[in-house]
Amino acid sequence: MSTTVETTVSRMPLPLPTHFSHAERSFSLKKRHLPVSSSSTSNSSYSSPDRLSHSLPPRPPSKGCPTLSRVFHQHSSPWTPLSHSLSMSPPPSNVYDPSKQETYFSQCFTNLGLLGRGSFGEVYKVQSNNDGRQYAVKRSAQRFRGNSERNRSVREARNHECLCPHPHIVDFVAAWEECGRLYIQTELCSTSLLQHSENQPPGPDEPAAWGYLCDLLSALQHLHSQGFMHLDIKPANVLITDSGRLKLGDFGLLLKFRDASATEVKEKEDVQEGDPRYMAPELLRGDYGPAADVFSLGVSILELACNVEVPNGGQGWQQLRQGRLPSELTNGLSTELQTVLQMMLVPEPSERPTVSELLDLPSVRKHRWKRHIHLKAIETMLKLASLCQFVAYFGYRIFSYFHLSLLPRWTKPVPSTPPKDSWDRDLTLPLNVLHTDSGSPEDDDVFMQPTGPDLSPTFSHGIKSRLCVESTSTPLPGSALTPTQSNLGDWSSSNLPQTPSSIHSYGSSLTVTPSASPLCAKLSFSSTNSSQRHGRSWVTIEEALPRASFEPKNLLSLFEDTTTEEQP
Ligand SMILES: Nc1ncnc2c1ncn2[C@@H]1O[C@H](COP(=O)(O)OP(=O)(O)OP(=O)(O)O)[C@@H](O)[C@H]1O
Repeated sequence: MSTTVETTVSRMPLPLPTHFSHAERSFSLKKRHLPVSSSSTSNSSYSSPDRLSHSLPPRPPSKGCPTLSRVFHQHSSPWTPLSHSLSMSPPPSNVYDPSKQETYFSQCFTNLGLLGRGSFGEVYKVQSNNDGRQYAVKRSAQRFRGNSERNRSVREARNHECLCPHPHIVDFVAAWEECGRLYIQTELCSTSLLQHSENQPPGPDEPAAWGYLCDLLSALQHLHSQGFMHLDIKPANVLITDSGRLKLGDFGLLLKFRDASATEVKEKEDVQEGDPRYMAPELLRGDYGPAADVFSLGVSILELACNVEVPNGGQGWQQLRQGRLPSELTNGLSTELQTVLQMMLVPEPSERPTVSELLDLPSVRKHRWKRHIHLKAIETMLKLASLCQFVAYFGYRIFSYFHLSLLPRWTKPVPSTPPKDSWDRDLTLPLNVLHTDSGSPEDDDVFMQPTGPDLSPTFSHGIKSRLCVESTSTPLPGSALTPTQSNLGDWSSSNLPQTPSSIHSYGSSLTVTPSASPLCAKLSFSSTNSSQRHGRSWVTIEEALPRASFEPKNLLSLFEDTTTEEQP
């Protein structure tokens, strides 16, 4: 009798998530990112209503009245470490001095630019002033408006920290709270899997999907073996490294199995639901378990393999939760992959294979082995490439040192173009300071959004090869330098990669002489850090003007300058 009732109930259509009543009703082609244009990568894509967690409306313009957190200061302490890593080994006092007015972020990092935005906050590429390495720092978008909001944010950091490191999990570094905002420092990746897949050509891509499946099954095996379930598996929460290795991130909904009974979960007021497009059907009944991750991974792989967007409601959503794969899409996939997907999308969680069972399937084992070899080969090549760069750079420095110091004094040295790698080095540094700190305790200026074209990690490549860099101390006559001005709009518009004659940005990043030639445009950069070191609020260009009007008669003096600079 009871079996009959259960069967009837399980066949009833699942309730639809009501808050998505206007959502798409079926599978649709993936929305592609338009080529990155002037304003940041994010803005255009975030305004699309179809992109749920990935796409948020832009933040409303500031109204006249101050936010609650400005009226009620909730945290007297300006900087509170939230991770054990930071409490146990805080940065040395020469890096972070709490008595200074600048924020912890300003003192410890150089902001290299915005990587992306999510519903929780903004993610920045930074360089640590402590160890010189690059990281990603996620900052909550809003100051906390209460304890529950704060607890929710802090949980993500704590959850992440308690996971043991794994090659397919984003490495946690540190977390802290400052001025009512949460900061999470993690390893730097290249982009998210969602963004990566949106940039792929249309059409199914089964080989890539097998690779994704293998990486994410490894990540889930690690999580589940430690007693955790992720509960928000989706391409937007997966990051991809330069070598193409996938790393699972965003542990805001991470839950221990033992905390997962329906009553306990409901009792936790602040437990959020994951993205309904990828949500397992049993979660709507409050049945939380690791099988939910298997289902969400199945939906994600289906989406990635067929290169479509999965529905967030309607018939398509219901059918997927009844174990019916859209044959018009999956027909193009191999039987092997179809079988695995079918198993992962079984509606009943108890009938779904566990991650370990999936990893034991012959088809998965075969692809996992291939994937392992592929990743190792790429990672080895990348390491070799960076080793070669390193050796070439030092080789050049040593060669130029001996070459110049051994030359007889009377020999006129042959003028040489500055080494390309020195351009790279020098220009990467200034681009690192696109957002410099204001020293304000509120820290907002550090994160000011330039209206620049592409602040992605690869942005600097666009201009590196054209400019030579120098920082000097004499203001440029006629260039109307304003130490406080930090608008990057001029240079960040489309003409930056061309002749940088109109680049002017002071107090924060870079200055280029007017009408400087591409060959010897003098670009100088400053940040608060560098300006403090130099004892001034901006750095400008010496000798730029003579070089701007480049004439044969002063060519010799230019070479002499170069030689003098090169002499040890
Ligand atoms: N470690 C990282 N390395 C490189 N890029 C990152 C990193 N972390 C995040 N990003 C970029 O920032 C974007 C937003 O990050 P993330 O998704 O973590 O924010 P979020 O607020 O938690 O988003 P949501 O809650 O909507 O999932 C990502 O899509 C990705 O492009």
